[in-house]
Amino acid sequence: MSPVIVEGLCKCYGAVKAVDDVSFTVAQGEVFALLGPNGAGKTTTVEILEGHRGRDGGQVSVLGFDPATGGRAYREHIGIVLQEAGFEDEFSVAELVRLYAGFYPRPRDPYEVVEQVGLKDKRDARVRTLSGGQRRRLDLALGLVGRPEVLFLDEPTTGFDPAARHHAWELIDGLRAGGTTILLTTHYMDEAQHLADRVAVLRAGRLVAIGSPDTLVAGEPASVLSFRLPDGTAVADLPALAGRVEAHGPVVSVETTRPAGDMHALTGWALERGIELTALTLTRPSLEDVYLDLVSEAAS
Ligand SMILES: Nc1ncnc2c1ncn2[C@@H]1O[C@H](COP(=O)(O)OP(=O)(O)OP(=O)(O)O)[C@@H](O)[C@H]1O
Repeated sequence: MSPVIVEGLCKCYGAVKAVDDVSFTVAQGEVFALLGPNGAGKTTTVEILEGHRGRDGGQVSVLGFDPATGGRAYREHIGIVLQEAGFEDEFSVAELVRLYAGFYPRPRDPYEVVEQVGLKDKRDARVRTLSGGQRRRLDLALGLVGRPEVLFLDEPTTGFDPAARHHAWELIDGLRAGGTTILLTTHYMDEAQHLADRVAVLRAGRLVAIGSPDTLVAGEPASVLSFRLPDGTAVADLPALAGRVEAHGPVVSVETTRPAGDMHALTGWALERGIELTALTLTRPSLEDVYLDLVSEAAS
């Protein structure tokens, strides 16, 4: 049985349908990312799964528990990393991680966890003296220390510097390899592309797409050919191309569903004239392109 099953989930705040008939499952050891613009319903969905919020309709099962009624027995099996956890500021990092470890029946070694999140040098520092990114790492340590079977990560790397973000990705990859099921929310499409086995895109409470990042990108037909217009030539001099040609100053981009043919026509044209096409690139759409299309399509 899938560790996370969500069926027809609904939650309203007055007239606002924050979550509107959302269904998905997350498989054992899968990293599943919930994406969507501000206010799309991601946090509400995750908080219902964590047992922190009630629902108005639908079925939810996490590790066989209904989070609404699972209580302490349920919470011992999950780990939660919230966007803004409030801590006791006067504790040291090591004290707080040890304290949290005490809440769980089979905790991980607090010292190892502190080291794993890159806070070894700060283990004796008071929480109030940590930087924003260091606090987020502490959040992560507190989510991990109970050896969770399902880990919820709400925007886990917001505020991280690039090196810390890559370090966190490695950590999450390692947890997945160890069989932890992970449900995360993020606004970083590169993070979703890197980490997630599957993503679900929410907009205004509704699920508008679900699948692996590669599958979602594969559904996007056009590639983009881009190059710098050679000196002394104009867009009108270019050969006939199947794609849509647009010039942004000297940079030309061609959105095309026939990249091989258009590339051939362009390079043949340049070779015949003995000119170079500098900055020539061919790119597939990224998850970010697909995401932006999805949320704007759904808006219209
Ligand atoms: N406690 C609340 N009372 C009333 N409305 C709420 C409450 N919590 C959330 N909402 C509304 O529900 C909708 C979904 O909010 P939610 O926080 O789940 O979005 P989100 O996708 O997590 O957004 P963000 O990316 O900004 O974190 C929004 O319209 C929000 O204003």
